[in-house]
Amino acid sequence: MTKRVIIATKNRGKAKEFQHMFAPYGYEVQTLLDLPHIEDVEETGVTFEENAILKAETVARELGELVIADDSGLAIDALEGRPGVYSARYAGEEKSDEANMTKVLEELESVEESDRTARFHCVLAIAGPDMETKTVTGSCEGMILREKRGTNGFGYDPIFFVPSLGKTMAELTQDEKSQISHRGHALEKLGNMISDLV
Ligand SMILES: O=c1nc[nH]c2c1ncn2[C@H]1C[C@H](O)[C@@H](COP(=O)(O)OP(=O)(O)OP(=O)(O)O)O1
Ligand SMILES: [Mg+2]
Repeated sequence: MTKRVIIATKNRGKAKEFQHMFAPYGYEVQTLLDLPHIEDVEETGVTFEENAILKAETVARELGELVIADDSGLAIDALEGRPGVYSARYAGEEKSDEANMTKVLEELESVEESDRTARFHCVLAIAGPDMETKTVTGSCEGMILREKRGTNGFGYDPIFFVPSLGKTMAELTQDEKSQISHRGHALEKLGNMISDLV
């Protein structure tokens, strides 16, 4: 029997990554894209952790089931950690990846190569009936390029260069990205917890 795990996300890029990462373990992933009657949770927190917990607990309460949520984003050193928690809405409420990348590239125009360091952060929260909500974190170091490269992935992937691989996140296969990404690292930590619960 296929086990089901619910991820409280409406982001197609994340949904695809979770489907890919859970498949080898025999889990079928469902997201809020498959459950359109669940309303979007307003992200009122000021940290990734607060927002991940908010999304996981709200949807877990509505469904009466175990739910995982992902809150993630990009922290750029030259921008004092921005866009950070506001990564999805950086260039406006319509949450456009293209507009967000354009805004970042413009803001970094006068910043030289050695100062273009950045990292992705991911907090996963797992919540459900009769359990205490738990969180795990993962991060991934990189540099912001001056132009986009690659067409895989989502979000800020085309401008996020991973020095150890000599490629942007958008030039990696799904397997390669999962091995080094903030999301992949966080999910590794959640691993044992999930097999006990789901
Ligand atoms: O691996 C990644 N590669 C590139 N960009 C990424 C990644 N991971 C997060 N990001 C960016 C996308 C978005 O601008 C923000 C997440 O915002 P975040 O609120 O967590 O997600 P979201 O609103 O798109 O979907 P939802 O809240 O329904 O899960 O960080
Ligand atoms: Mg969001």
